[in-house]
Amino acid sequence: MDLHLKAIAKRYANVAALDAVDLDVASGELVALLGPSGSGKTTLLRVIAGLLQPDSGQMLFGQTDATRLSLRERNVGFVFQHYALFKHMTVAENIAFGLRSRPRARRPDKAAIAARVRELLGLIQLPELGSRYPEQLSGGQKQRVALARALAIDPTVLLLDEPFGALDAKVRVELRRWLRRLHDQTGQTTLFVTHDQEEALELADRVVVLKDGRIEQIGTPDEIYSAPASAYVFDFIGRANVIDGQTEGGELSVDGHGLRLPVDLHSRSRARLYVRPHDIGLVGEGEGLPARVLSSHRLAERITLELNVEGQARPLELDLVATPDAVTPASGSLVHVRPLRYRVYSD
Ligand SMILES: Nc1ncnc2c1ncn2[C@@H]1O[C@H](COP(=O)(O)OP(=O)(O)OP(=O)(O)O)[C@@H](O)[C@H]1O
Repeated sequence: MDLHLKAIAKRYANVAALDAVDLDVASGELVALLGPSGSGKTTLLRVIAGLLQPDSGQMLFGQTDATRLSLRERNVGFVFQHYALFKHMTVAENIAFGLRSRPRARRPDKAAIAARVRELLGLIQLPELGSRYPEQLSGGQKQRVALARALAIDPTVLLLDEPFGALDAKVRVELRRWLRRLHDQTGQTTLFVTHDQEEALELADRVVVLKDGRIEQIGTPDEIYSAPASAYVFDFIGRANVIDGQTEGGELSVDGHGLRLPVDLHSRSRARLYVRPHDIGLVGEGEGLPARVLSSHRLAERITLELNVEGQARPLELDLVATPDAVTPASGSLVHVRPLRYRVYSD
């Protein structure tokens, strides 16, 4: 089912939790809603679910105007961060719950429900655990059961609100990869809320970056990472360096350092470059900015240098690929650096 939101707005007293949000989700897409705390992710998910009424705007599920439909009429599947399994029911009963509680006319018979539960237990790779109770499961297993329960009703759209947020880091990474494979199998239209940019970039077909109830950017993970639409998105997605300088004649220079870089800003006398740590290169004297090595850290696959450039507010981070014979410049030594790829924003 495809989904279309038009100018959806929701206010709480003096806070615009959602401010004219437009969003189109194609059938079968997995979309991540990404943003810091308070950016409106949960509000948006709850509005789509029908748990919360927007103040204005319109929402279409396919061709159907769903704006005023109830939660039940929308037939959405929902999974929250904290396991909401029914403690007194077995895993199988939990998964069957949505089908069993349908009005009689639309309720499948017992054999069909049992078959569906078996199918879903297979899909979540817990075929033997149908008769267990939630307290006999690990956190990750509980969330997989919660997902099976949400899928049991063949939802129009699956809504996941930080479903792995309460799990430890390693289980989280395993489960998000598993969820991606599951999604490829089921083709279920899915919206996934997270404040973790790594999770969003790894998991989603498209990422929606929210800020103060507004969409800052919508794009594929590659677009969001490689072409952030604003300084906010650049900063939020991955590590960011900033280099301040003066502009003249379409070039940026940094006081007294002879660095000249083309920038597409003609009306400003000052500009700020945004640069990823792997997009800064070590160059010869006279080809870039002199920088003092403050520290270096060697991780498995990379070396990160922290550098001080005179006149810049923040130290720069530069990543080098840690090949076996790579030589790490010593702390205190002087190097020369040059941004290889960078972005400049006019806001
Ligand atoms: N019931 C409420 N009453 C008043 N203000 C609210 C209410 N629910 C949310 N808000 C406000 O609306 C804004 C958006 O909140 P929302 O929960 O959607 O953000 P979020 O991005 O999901 O944050 P988090 O990651 O912390 O869950 C915030 O400023 C929040 O304080």
